Amino acid sequence: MNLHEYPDRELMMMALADRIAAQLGDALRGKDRVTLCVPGGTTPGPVFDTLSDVALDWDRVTVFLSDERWVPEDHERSNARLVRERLLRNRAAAATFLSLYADAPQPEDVIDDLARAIEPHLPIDVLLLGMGADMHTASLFPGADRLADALADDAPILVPMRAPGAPEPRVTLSAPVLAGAMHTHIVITGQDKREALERARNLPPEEAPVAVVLPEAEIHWAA
Ligand SMILES: O=C(O)[C@H](O)[C@@H](O)[C@H](O)[C@H](O)COP(=O)(O)O
Repeated sequence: MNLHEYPDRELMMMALADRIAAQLGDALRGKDRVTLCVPGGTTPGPVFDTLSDVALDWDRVTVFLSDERWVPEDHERSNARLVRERLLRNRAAAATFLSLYADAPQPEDVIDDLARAIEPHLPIDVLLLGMGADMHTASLFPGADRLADALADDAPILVPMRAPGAPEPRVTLSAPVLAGAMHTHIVITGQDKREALERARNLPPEEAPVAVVLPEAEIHWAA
């Protein structure tokens, strides 16, 4: 396991933002457009703050989320809202954001259109993920209704997901899309997630979905 341990969270968030920026910069030297995929949730805000001020050709960067909660973008639980408020500002305001939410009652109503918008931007150049203490990543939750579909080798790009631990329907990138990223980082804090990560190493993805990205990922941890 490729684990980076940091003395504190602040240092970790800054070092991780630098690493992501360097990988985006390298990718931008090799092609016209690059893709950055980021998580929502409570952990990545400080990474976004630093990243938003980095000097990069942001107008050649496409940003989308690993997963979205099915709530309007002005909702306090919207991951798009987090990304707009914390990442797509300062220099990074020039990036193109592809939302995984559209104004429809259910994700199933629009999921094909959302996937069609993402497809030209795959594979992901730099992928940042979070992880829950239940070993979910993106919205690949243990016990979720369509987890098996999202883990399949021939899974579609996006899968609607409902899970006991998630208060609203979700849309998530599928396992093959996440596993196909060129560079993958997982950012976690706290002892409970560190222990969950250790457990996930020896469990199948059906029980520990984060296992689908562990072999390739750099893991960043601070207490
Ligand atoms: O919408 C979401 O919740 C995320 O994208 C999700 O996969 C997140 O990364 C983990 O749940 C960790 O969340 P925290 O960082 O809040 O613990």
